[in-house]
Amino acid sequence: MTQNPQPDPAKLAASRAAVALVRDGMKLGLGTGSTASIMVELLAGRVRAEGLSLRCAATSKATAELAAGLGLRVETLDEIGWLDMTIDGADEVDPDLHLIKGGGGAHLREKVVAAASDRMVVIADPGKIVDRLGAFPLPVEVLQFGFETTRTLVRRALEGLDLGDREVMQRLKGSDAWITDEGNFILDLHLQAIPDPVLLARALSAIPGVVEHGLFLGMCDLAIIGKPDGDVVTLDRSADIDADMLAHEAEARS
Ligand SMILES: O=C(CO)[C@H](O)[C@H](O)COP(=O)(O)O
Repeated sequence: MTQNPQPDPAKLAASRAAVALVRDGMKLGLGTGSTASIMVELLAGRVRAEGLSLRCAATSKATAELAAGLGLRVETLDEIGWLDMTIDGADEVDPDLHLIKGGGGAHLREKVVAAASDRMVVIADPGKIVDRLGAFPLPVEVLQFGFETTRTLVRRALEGLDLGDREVMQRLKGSDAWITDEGNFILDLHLQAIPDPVLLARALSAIPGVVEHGLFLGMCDLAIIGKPDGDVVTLDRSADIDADMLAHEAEARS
């Protein structure tokens, strides 16, 4: 089962470098999206060629299906427990390795899996690198119950952060509501720029109908950016960790 007959060379380069980090016996989180799919295919190739013994938890039904179809051992996160490493894509990566994720609508499971991992490795093409998060619409997974109420509360939260004139769109699939793997809806926040991601993350997390937002702050340890010529650039958070920001994010998530 091959989904990427002619993969994007930058995504392929990043995926190849990330798969090279995998060691026999590892427990791995598998991300979602086009880059993560390339990575899963390369990983399955390594397992076949080298007979690696891996246990994998997928971040979406689509990835679970792809990985299992390629012969990887896919189990639930609870069956595996703690993971050594998660490899996932991203929609935006800033210089502090803060991310926007959820373009594929899987950020809820992606965040749970990343949080259960010793290390989160992001694989991306150069188009994902930004100076400041927010040009990509921020996905927010919300309960179907009270959806319009939650949308109003999200708008009010944005007003409180002087972002009140921004669009808060329900994500659609054709003319139907987009339904996540967990059965929820998605709001896409067209913010243009996010002046303070920590404040926004905290405000969104405090809204009862919000299940999870796509800001991944202080979670990514290593970003591997593939280049079209097949080379990669790596950005390593451990070299320059912003302790204040991490404390804020931990507080926001508690
Ligand atoms: O967060 C995600 C899915 O929820 C993806 O990792 C993100 O959208 C990047 O996808 P792609 O590799 O296709 O550009």
